[in-house]
Amino acid sequence: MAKVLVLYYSTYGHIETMAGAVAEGARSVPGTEVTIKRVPELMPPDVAAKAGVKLDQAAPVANPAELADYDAIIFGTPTRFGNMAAQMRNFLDQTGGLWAQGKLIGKVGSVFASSATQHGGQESTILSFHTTLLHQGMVIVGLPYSFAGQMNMDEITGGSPYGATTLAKGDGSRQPSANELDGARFQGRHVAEIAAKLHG
Ligand SMILES: Cc1cc2nc3c(=O)[nH]c(=O)nc-3n(C[C@H](O)[C@H](O)[C@H](O)COP(=O)(O)O)c2cc1C
Repeated sequence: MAKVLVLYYSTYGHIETMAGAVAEGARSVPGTEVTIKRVPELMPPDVAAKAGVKLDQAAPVANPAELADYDAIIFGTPTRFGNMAAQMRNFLDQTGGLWAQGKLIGKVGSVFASSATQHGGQESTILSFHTTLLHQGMVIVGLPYSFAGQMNMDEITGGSPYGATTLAKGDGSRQPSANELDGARFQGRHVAEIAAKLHG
């Protein structure tokens, strides 16, 4: 049985919603055990509350050591100036011990992201995230073009061969679209299928 962790950070809930769809896709592969967790918020609670951070997120908080317990980890992060959020970076920077012991080598790693705008850096966020996964020896999986929705030119939509994405709009008012959630489900299923082949 392959064990898949969906590990995310989300300030306003867009990536939280995408994480749910990724997990749904992974669960659709028979014999897959799927866990959703998030990384700790770093903003002090009073600052977070003033900033409108979505504090009521059901996913439990992960600890870095537990990454060793999974066969595949699908990471989700909002874009921050074209890179991953500091909360996710901080969490990953606590995985030096795992790196030293080679604990993540050969595990499947995959990334999904969210940005305010279409060209605001969601692809660079995913690709720069991959660097860390490669240092950990992970086998990177993206969102293949067999997910036809990423060829959709009839509407504004996220989704790239590097991973599923959503667009939140500058004020955060846009929610993940049906096509973007389909991409997230596809990525979850795809990762779970590969994890089953490698580790099942
Ligand atoms: C400090 C900061 C930097 C950001 N940088 C970018 C950026 O470079 N490009 C972009 O399109 N959106 C940027 N955003 C918007 C976030 O990516 C957006 O709020 C996020 O994708 C929403 O996802 P969430 O609800 O899961 O947090 C930034 C937001 C903050 C707070």
